[in-house]
Amino acid sequence: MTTADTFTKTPGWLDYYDGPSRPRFRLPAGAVDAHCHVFGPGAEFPYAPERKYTPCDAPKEALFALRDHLGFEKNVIVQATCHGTDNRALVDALRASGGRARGVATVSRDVSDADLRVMHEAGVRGTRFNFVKRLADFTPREVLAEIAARIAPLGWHVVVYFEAQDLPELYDFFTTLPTTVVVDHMGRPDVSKPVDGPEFGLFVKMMQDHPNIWSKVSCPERLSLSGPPALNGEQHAYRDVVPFARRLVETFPDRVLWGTDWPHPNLKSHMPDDGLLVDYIPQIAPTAELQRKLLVDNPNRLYWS
Ligand SMILES: O=C(O)c1cc(C(=O)O)oc(=O)c1
Repeated sequence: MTTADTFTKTPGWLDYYDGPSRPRFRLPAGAVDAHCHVFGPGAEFPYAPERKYTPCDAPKEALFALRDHLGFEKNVIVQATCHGTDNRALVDALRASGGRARGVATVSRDVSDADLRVMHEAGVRGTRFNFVKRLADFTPREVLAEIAARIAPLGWHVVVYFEAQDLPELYDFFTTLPTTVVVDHMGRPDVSKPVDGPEFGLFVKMMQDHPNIWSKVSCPERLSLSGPPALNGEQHAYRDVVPFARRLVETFPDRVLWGTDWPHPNLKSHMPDDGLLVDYIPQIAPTAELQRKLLVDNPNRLYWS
């Protein structure tokens, strides 16, 4: 191709929040934003033909500026579905980070050992399996199992993204994976249901019975039904999500991670102020010790040791 690709954003696309506030909550030294993405830029790293949405560009420079503004030391950059299995934008960001970012890639079954090694050198430490139907096409379980077996010897883990109503059907697959398994966004609970009810209960039981399963307690802005949104200085945003995240942080303090989810793909109602999202953290991790585990110890153990 001789000219750079140009892309038109999905209609109604919300760009990331411009000019986020500086958090009131002081992050502990060494804090990691353990779930964020880079998008393109499309002219340099084209979006995948099989993508389900076309985002705004959200390049590494903007991510690193946000990291510094919010007070994080490091990032874990997760391959976004709009880049499919083309991990070039991710690897480019990891290389540019000076060791301050690790990554989670998405690979197909025909990835070569040489490709895996190159990604590992750049800082990739996991692969992501996506079961959210609006984001990714179906991949047979045996293909995913084969990929998991390929990446396990590298010491990588598997990140899974799914919705709570699909957990019963996915339970046996997740609980027989040979690696650490990290669940994105608490398995997307329906927060109108009780935190002690059977749906979230199944998720808690899965973590209880399987010490290799971790959860990100991220994305209240996606899960909240009643808000209030992290906008206009709101210090107690997304109150309906707090009991779910707090339950996981207090029950499994050594197996939880937190991330901004910047640049927040596919949000429809509003785009949160990332500074106020950081101010959400003490609602779900109320003590200094829980905060240190969530933000410093756990991500460093999983991604930098
Ligand atoms: O809920 C989503 O739309 C979403 C999408 C992606 C992605 O496209 O990779 O990642 C996320 O963490 C969340």
